[in-house]
Amino acid sequence: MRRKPLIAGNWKMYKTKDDALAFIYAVNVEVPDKDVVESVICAPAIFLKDLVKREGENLRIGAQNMHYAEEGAYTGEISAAMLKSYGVDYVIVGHSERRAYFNETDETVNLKLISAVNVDITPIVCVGESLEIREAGTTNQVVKKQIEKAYLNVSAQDALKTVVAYEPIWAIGTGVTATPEQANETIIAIRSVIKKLYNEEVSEQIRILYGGSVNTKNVDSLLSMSDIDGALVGGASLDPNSFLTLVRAALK
Ligand SMILES: O=C[C@H](O)COP(=O)(O)O
Repeated sequence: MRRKPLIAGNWKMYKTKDDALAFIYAVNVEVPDKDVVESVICAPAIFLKDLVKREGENLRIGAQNMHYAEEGAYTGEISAAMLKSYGVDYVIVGHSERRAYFNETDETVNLKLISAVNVDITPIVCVGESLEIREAGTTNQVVKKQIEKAYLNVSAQDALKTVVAYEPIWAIGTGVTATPEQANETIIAIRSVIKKLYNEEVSEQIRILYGGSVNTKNVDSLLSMSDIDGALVGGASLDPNSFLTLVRAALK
């Protein structure tokens, strides 16, 4: 069964308001039918309201982070319910930059996943290994642990409402992409962990993206692999034409 592809741009901490709006106006009418390919832009929180207001029929807006609590005294934080109340449909959780610089842990990833699904926001759950781990040959064990911890106390029904992104840390922003075979192999390993945690239906239906130096030149070969259902893209999602090339690649 072919899963619906998803291309998500992660703008990280780039663009100003005018750049963000110009991007949306440029891509809105050009993105493919959302029933065929899901096209998502995960923008800095301050842009979300303006972008959701202007998103076209086929483009969806996501956040790059959220707090796991329903509400509370957490100065500077944003809850899943707040995102939902502004029409945000996706949220990235557990990105390696948040794990490295903002104390994101497997435990908070798990709580955020649960909190997002509870308000009907699709979490894009990031996992991936460092270069050291890849070289030590323990990638599958490390990623297995990340998945098991992220999905702790999550029902099969709720797991199906999530998307996984496999992002090897050594490939993020470095221009060094995992080969399609490497990416596919680890994604197949992730699917088998999910099958053990749940069942074959979940492991066959859940979408797993690849992320790490995806660009207009390597996207076709990555998306041609059996188990890669789309991409989480940083740098190459910043330019409207580049983003459109990536989402169109998912149509092939
Ligand atoms: O979330 C996106 C990833 O961090 C990949 O970023 P990149 O495409 O710039 O390597």
